[in-house]
Amino acid sequence: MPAMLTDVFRGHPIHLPHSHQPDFTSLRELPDSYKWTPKDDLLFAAAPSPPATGENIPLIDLDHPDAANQIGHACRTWGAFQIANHGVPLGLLQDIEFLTGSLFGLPVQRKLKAARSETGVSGYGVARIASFFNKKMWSEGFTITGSPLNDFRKLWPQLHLNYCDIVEEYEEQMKKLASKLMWLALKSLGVSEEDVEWASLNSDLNWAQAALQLNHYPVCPEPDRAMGLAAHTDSTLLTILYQNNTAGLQVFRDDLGWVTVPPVPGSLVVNVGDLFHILSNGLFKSVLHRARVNQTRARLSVAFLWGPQSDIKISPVPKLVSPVELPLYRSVTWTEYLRTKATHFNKALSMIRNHREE
Ligand SMILES: C=C1C[C@]23C[C@@]1(O)CC[C@H]2[C@@]12CCC[C@@](C)(C(=O)O1)[C@H]2[C@@H]3C(=O)O
Ligand SMILES: O=C(O)CCC(=O)C(=O)O
Ligand SMILES: [Fe+2]
Repeated sequence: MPAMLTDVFRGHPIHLPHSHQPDFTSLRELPDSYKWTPKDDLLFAAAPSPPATGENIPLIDLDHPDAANQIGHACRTWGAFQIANHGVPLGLLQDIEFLTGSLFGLPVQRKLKAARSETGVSGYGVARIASFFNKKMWSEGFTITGSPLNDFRKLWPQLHLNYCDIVEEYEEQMKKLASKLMWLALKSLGVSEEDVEWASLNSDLNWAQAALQLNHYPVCPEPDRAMGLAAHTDSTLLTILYQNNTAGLQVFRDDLGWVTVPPVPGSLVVNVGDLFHILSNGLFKSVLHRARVNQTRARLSVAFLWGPQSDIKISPVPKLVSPVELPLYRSVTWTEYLRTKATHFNKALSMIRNHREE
């Protein structure tokens, strides 16, 4: 039985000040601990130069006959794209948004009953990456790995079973979609299931596992100085993100700076994560992204963070490697990578990069 995602940080505690989680609604002014400057995040103010060109991540129709190539192109240039005609029922997207709003609308004391522990993955609290920054982020999160039953019972003593059903159905749909997207992207590189040993040996998605991250960015008195979720890449193969109708997600491109991803009703955002970057031998970019906040509207997002079972070693696909295209990374399991990321954050990829012998 492979180690589960739930256990990944056992023995790797991260101290996060959950108990100081503020009641955001009561703050009329932005406390100093939430005021970010370029010193707190080197890319904080990275503006496009020349200013905003109007370019944005592509919106891809999954029913389009050329969808695989469009996805491949987006993975190489942006590391992110939006999708329409993805097959996830609109009603389910509405249900997960309702659940997320209802969770974060609970009183702080109730939410803290399901607080994430220092060595745990699941539960309520600030995002794990908070430990790498001096300033606090204007957001709260809830992470689900495995069954949410125990946590949900504490949050909603009456309604927890209905909410568990929604999560189960959502994860089921997301799993199928994530796998479809990965194979479409790989197809654009001439890679099929037979070329990826662990996938061809384990049919029926038995090789996959995931976490669901619910995010809430409350209305903020001084949004220009605050940060919802600091710049990061995801440690996943792929992340599928649902955002409500409030903008806030931004992706970074070296040549464009921060680009806001506009919410398109009914569509989903897809991010290439670090493991897919490794698998593609660096051809696909793992996208640097962050979430900003605003003064008038609260924002909700739901990230489905998808990766392989913990015993599967991810390394560049042999078909993408040759005597001239050497493997850029050594092999790594998701668990090993998450632990490296928990210690080294944005240096994690370079820690597993192969260095060319001169
Ligand atoms: C599987 C995971 C990816 C994640 C760490 C985690 O164990 C569960 C939460 C995930 C999340 C969501 C918010 C952003 C992020 C960087 C974080 O702090 O927690 C990601 C982690 C990741 O992708 O590295
Ligand atoms: O809220 C968003 O748009 C981004 C969330 C995110 O990046 C994450 O949960 O990993
Ligand atoms: Fe993310």
